[in-house]
Amino acid sequence: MPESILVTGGAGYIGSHTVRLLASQGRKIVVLDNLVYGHEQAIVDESVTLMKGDVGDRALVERLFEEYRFTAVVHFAAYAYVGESVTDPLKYYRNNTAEPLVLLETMQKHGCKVFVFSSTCATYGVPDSIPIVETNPQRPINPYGRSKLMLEWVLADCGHAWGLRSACLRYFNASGSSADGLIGEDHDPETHLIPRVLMAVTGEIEYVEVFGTDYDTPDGTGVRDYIHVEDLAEAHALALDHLAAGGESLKVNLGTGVGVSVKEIIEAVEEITGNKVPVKYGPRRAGDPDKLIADPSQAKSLLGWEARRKDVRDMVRPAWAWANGPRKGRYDH
Ligand SMILES: NC(=O)c1ccc[n+]([C@@H]2O[C@H](COP(=O)([O-])OP(=O)(O)OC[C@H]3O[C@@H](n4cnc5c(N)ncnc54)[C@H](O)[C@@H]3O)[C@@H](O)[C@H]2O)c1
Ligand SMILES: O=c1ccn([C@@H]2O[C@H](COP(=O)(O)OP(=O)(O)O[C@H]3O[C@H](CO)[C@@H](O)[C@H](O)[C@H]3O)[C@@H](O)[C@H]2O)c(=O)[nH]1
Repeated sequence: MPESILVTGGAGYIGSHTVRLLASQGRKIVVLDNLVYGHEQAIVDESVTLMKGDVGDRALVERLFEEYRFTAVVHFAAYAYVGESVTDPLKYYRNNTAEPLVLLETMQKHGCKVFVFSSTCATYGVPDSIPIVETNPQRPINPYGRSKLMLEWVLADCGHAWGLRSACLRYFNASGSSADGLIGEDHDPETHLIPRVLMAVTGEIEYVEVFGTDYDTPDGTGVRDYIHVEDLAEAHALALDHLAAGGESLKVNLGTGVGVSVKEIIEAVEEITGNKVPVKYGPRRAGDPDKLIADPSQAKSLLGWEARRKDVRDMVRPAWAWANGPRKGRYDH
């Protein structure tokens, strides 16, 4: 019998790329997504069942467990706008921390003990040292990061209490899109750097604002570790296999180990698109650390996972193809 996996938030950006990979491996996938930010069209495999609904809807989650007898849950569903989490923290604690408790209670009731969780490098806050290893102190500096860290703690406690085995995958900056251009990144509003730089090229926005030029980095702009969304997807498949085989809970960084500045992203976009990017230099964005770079070696030793693409141009190229593809970077067009 194929594995039966519940993927929450599977109609979103990272979730939809992961769903495609998992379905292509012959796993039965049921997506639970309320479509607040997700897109029905991002589910392209006919074998995948999409259920529109909320992770906190106990009756619906119970019904799904009754019907599909899930062997594992992959949990992407969350809100992820750092700025909004500062002005409306309860929205984040409710959706990212409280609602998943309903899911975990249902898993406990049904004896489902495998959970793969979308955590984030935002749980580290401003790191003491670079590259960031998993034992770096976790001191998030905004409610979004805290809402995610709390769920990491919940998972550890459920592990001790009833044998839940979890993989906390701490993503760095997800980027890129599927190689065939069929699915991609479509957030509304879009706040992420690479799509915004591309929007400045296509004229969808007048210019891209560079948030801060006085950081303690080689060129003064913020440095991040951009990881291809299809590389992230592979890590989920490996984490599921590890846990299904009886492997222990783990917490791993998912990044390339390469730091790229905002200016370098703009240069890569200019090289790939052949267009000058209209840029405006502005002040720092509140709550942005100067640099976040992963040490991804633990993911390699525990899961055998390593980023296939490490050159940021390999992330910008598919994002540009998606922005120019039949959907022009938007599912609803
Ligand atoms: N994008 C990144 O760079 C990044 C980095 C680190 C961590 N993450 C985490 O990865 C996950 C996926 O991120 P993404 O960029 O794909 O975001 P996304 O917004 O594209 O996807 C999240 C999906 O979850 C759904 N959702 C939200 N709350 C829900 C709920 N209560 N019930 C059902 N569905 C719900 C949304 O409709 C959306 O489809 C999130 O948990 C995010 O915090 C993202
Ligand atoms: O218009 C923009 C947008 C971003 N930036 C800068 O670009 C870098 C990357 O920013 P962004 O793409 O917004 O990603 P992050 O703020 O690093 O956050 C993302 O990556 C985190 C992990 O690093 C996740 O937890 C978050 O959910 C996700 O939004 C940062 O230095 C920003 O200051 C700009 O200069 N101008």
